[in-house]
Amino acid sequence: MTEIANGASGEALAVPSLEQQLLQAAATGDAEEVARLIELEADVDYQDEDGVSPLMKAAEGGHTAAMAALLQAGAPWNAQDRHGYCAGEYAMGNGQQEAVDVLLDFAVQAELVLGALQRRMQVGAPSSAAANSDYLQQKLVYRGEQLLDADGEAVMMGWERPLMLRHAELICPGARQQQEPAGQQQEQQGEGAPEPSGREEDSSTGPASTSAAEQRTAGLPEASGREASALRAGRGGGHVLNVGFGLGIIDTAIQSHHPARHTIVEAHPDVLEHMARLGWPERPGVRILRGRWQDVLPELLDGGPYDGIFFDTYGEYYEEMREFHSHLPRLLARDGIYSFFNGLALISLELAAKGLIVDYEPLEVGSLGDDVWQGVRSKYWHFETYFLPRVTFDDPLEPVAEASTEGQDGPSGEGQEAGEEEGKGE
Ligand SMILES: C[S@@+](CC[C@H](N)C(=O)[O-])C[C@H]1O[C@@H](n2cnc3c(N)ncnc32)[C@H](O)[C@@H]1O
Repeated sequence: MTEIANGASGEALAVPSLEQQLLQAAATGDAEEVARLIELEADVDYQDEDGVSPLMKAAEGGHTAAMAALLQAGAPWNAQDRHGYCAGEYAMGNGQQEAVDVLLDFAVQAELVLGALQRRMQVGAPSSAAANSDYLQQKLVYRGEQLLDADGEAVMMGWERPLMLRHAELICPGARQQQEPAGQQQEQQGEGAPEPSGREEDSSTGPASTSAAEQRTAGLPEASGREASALRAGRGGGHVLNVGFGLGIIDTAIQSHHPARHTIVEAHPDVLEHMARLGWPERPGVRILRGRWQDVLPELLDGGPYDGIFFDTYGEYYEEMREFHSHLPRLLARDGIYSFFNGLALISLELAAKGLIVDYEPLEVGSLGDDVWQGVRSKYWHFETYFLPRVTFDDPLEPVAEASTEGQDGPSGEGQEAGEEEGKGE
């Protein structure tokens, strides 16, 4: 506020700053006033003492014209208030779906430019499909707890093990049953990476020998009937899907939770060879779909729905991930859980538009020392905390048919829109 003298009384009067006026105009949805204030050079980055921005206020009220004016003027779509909420959450919290869509479109376009730039700079490929095919033709090297591509970029690294163990716990019905009530889980969040649960085995030594319980679960056509319910009562069960084998850390962890069926999609010939050497194809209940997930999609859909799904590929970009998400409503069981390697922030908004909600669980990675990155060309992780996503249907009782139409837009629908790179080593 600026203070000016009141001529009559001599008292000081508070005059709102341009930014405070902008906040007010955005809150009431006065798009003309918003445009006028922007013209007068009001700062569109402004956030009040609580971190609330004009864009958040406009989004909360569903004032899409005011939002458009602010976004065009450069208002950051992903700024957060003091509680960590961004404009998308203001819109969602107030049931303003149109405002969510405006933000989502804007965010995707912004990320698209970024993604395209990075792709050209780092991969030199005209499209991300080409980037993936470039990767798939490279010779890979397994070196201890590292899987490297021909340029020495890390496809997967052992430091991610605690993250993968937790991802597996989250998506496997066998592990979910054993977990504590939600309240207690909340308390544990952020206390560091959880200890491996159940039997652990290393991908370098291959799958462990098959237990009686596992033999009983293996090859079940469906998780149904008396046997399946017995499995669900405490000995694993369910059908779990993992896309991208890499070091096999998550697949090994999934096996430790005794799923009735376990489908793995893997595209790289060297990784498939590695899996064969370790005996994965003979593993009871395990089905390996060889090829890019895009190419084996019909089999993937035929084998579904899945009780748990994990997605973690390499050499792909956000546009591929979005395409995968467009199939999620048909792939994921209504009470299933989906998770993915999380290198992105805007995914919550994208999934919300499909009726899926994302909770993030903080996992402390700590500071990764230089020794972790020795022999790896690019450091692809820079943070001490990993936010592990847990995706479920917002309304599990909603009929499947309605959601399944979402999965049909595929490459010609939203999957065509590009965005930020997917993460590892890219
Ligand atoms: C980062 S690694 C996965 C690591 C795994 N989560 C683990 O725990 O070890 C990515 C894997 O995805 C595979 N991949 C890349 N593109 C793929 C695609 N389009 N379809 C299926 N697999 C793909 C890569 O060959 C690689 O094995």
